[in-house]
Amino acid sequence: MSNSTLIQLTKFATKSLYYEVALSPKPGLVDRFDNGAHKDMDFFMFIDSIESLAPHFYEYARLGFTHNDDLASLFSKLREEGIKAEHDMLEATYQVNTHKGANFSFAVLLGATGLYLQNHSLPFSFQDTTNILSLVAQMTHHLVEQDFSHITEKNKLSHGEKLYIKAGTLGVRGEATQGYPALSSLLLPFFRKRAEQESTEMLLLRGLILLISQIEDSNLLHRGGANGWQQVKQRGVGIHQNKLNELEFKQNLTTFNQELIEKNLSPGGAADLLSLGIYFSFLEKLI
Ligand SMILES: CC(C)(COP(=O)(O)OP(=O)(O)OC[C@H]1O[C@@H](n2cnc3c(N)ncnc32)[C@H](O)[C@@H]1O)[C@@H](O)C(=O)NCCC(=O)NCCS
Ligand SMILES: Nc1ncnc2c1ncn2[C@@H]1O[C@H](COP(=O)(O)OP(=O)(O)OP(=O)(O)O)[C@@H](O)[C@H]1O
Repeated sequence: MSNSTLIQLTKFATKSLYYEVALSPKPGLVDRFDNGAHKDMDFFMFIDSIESLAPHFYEYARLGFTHNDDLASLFSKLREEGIKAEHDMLEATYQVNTHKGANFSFAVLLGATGLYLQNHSLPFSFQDTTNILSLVAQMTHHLVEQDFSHITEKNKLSHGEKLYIKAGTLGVRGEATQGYPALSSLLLPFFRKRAEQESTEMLLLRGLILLISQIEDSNLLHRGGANGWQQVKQRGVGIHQNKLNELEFKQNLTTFNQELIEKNLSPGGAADLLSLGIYFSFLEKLI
């Protein structure tokens, strides 16, 4: 793989974050029209955040591509770079968490993609994507144990750590250790089936609602508890199953957005997973 392929991977990852935030209307999330249920961030802050992460995305891919040791040591290198990235992101956003989950996931996915491209080439087939996700599962199999075994001794806990103590919720770490089943079994099969029939905008909006209707979103859990999460999920199921045309679908999203603003709920986990799905859609040339 040449430097131009590393640049291409970086572009795919940054573009996927731009696509996600530009997509409108979205329920509870920041988009071009409004800030959803977020009072501390807006569309322009997401642009600043994405630009602060881009050089680190290149580094994640490079670390994978130049790695010649075991997967555990690749994960350590990616996390070290990930901490620097998170720091730069927080500096760019005046300490607002715009892309913490997405940064973590892109670290492991770009690292795994770089490693895989030592012996393979673009574009990807369905099987290449499956192989990358399996590498991520192997790379992170120790993550839950490593991150959660000593949390009761910590003074300041993150939302994810609090949810783990309260209910055993694994959040983004659970997705990673299982090789992102929300992508392999849910979003990507949907994209592969529907990509040719839908505009990019409709495909991605429908994909977001599909995710909301099924995943365990730790952002909804920490803001709304199990009840809030279940209510949003059921609303997602209703919209997903209604076979709505484009206009009806967008009208439903606008109403859903108003409801989530009133309840102060935001499906940030689903938004992150959508970005990751967009990244693989570029690699597989689906969009
Ligand atoms: C693992 C991370 C994301 C921290 O998680 P934390 O416990 O703070 O938060 P939490 O579990 O709530 O999730 C964080 C984000 O993941 C996303 N998310 C939530 N649910 C899901 C889900 N089901 N699937 C995917 N993403 C999700 C959301 O955007 C959320 O904001 C990461 O920041 C981290 O590793 N932090 C430790 C410091 C570090 O090593 N940083 C460098 C990262 S490589
Ligand atoms: N378009 C988007 N709009 C809003 N959030 C998004 C969007 N895309 C992804 N997210 C994710 O949602 C998360 C923000 O959610 P939230 O504001 O609940 O987190 P927090 O800052 O950790 O918690 P809180 O503000 O409730 O204390 C970010 O980590 C981000 O990755």
